[in-house]
Amino acid sequence: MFGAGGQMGASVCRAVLNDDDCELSSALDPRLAGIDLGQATSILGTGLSILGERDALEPDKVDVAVDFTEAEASFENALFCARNSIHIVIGTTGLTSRQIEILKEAFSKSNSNCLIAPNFAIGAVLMMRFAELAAPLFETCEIIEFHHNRKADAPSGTALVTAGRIASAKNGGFAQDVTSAELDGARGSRVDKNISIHSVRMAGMVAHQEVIFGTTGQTLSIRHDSYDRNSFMPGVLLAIKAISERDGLTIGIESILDDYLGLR
Ligand SMILES: NC(=O)C1=CN([C@@H]2O[C@H](COP(=O)(O)OP(=O)(O)OC[C@H]3O[C@@H](n4cnc5c(N)ncnc54)[C@H](OP(=O)(O)O)[C@@H]3O)[C@@H](O)[C@H]2O)C=CC1
Ligand SMILES: O=C(O)C1=N[C@H](C(=O)O)C[C@H](O)C1
Repeated sequence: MFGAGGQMGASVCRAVLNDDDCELSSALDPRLAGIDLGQATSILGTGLSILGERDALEPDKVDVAVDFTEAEASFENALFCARNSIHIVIGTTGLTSRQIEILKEAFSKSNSNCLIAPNFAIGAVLMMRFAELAAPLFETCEIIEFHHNRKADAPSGTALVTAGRIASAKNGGFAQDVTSAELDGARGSRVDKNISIHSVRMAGMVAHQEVIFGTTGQTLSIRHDSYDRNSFMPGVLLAIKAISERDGLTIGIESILDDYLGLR
């Protein structure tokens, strides 16, 4: 587990330890190096000490790495995994398209595979799919995402991917709802095809997103709320178990859900 002491990393450690088909072999988090995993995550009795460096890992003892760190670390961790034939499931957001291209190339040549997903919650996956379905039928579109105030990136990875998918599903573009005067930033950030994204960061939030479509006399709001980081765990566990069968680089968990749940 890369980022074992983080909010997501600790939840993933717990989920893996509670899953009969998985074993937690190593936990990494540089700032917590040498500390007992239980001290950092309240998961008692694992007998694992947190490692500070990738090079302390024993590649032969790791089938799948999971990364919830930050973008630059996650990119380097993935390249390490490609070199050492370790499959990797990445939930970290903020990787650039160039970095993703490089990982695609690296994993096309590696014995191991990589999955990158901006959101492992089933409801968020469905929100993105429903938004794609609605896109061609409406004139305007705005995305509002709400997150806890410790989040490093804005907009969220989920909002960026949602906007990209909505834009691909929309011929031409959305109309621009013009105002005659506006305060800088008040209308959010405009991305592709006139879709606006607004990012709220607030204590009390976990991860929430609303996609709003408008047309004459009506709006459609598609909203997803993660109230708890456990919402991501079934998707993460599914990805851990499926990654060895997914050659090269996979983006999102949709194709895995297709196989397991027959979603499309
Ligand atoms: N795909 C999904 O479904 C989800 C994705 N996320 C994404 O996951 C990422 C992490 O989120 P969150 O857990 O809230 O963040 P946190 O800041 O709580 O956790 C990140 C952890 O990674 C550690 N870290 C930094 N660099 C390294 C490294 N090189 N090796 C190992 N550990 C490292 C950090 O240590 P330190 O504090 O010392 O820097 C920290 O403990 C974010 O990008 C977020 O957007 C979050 C939720 C769901
Ligand atoms: O940082 C978070 O918390 C989350 N990050 C991901 C994102 O950027 O989309 C997924 C989810 O929204 C939680």
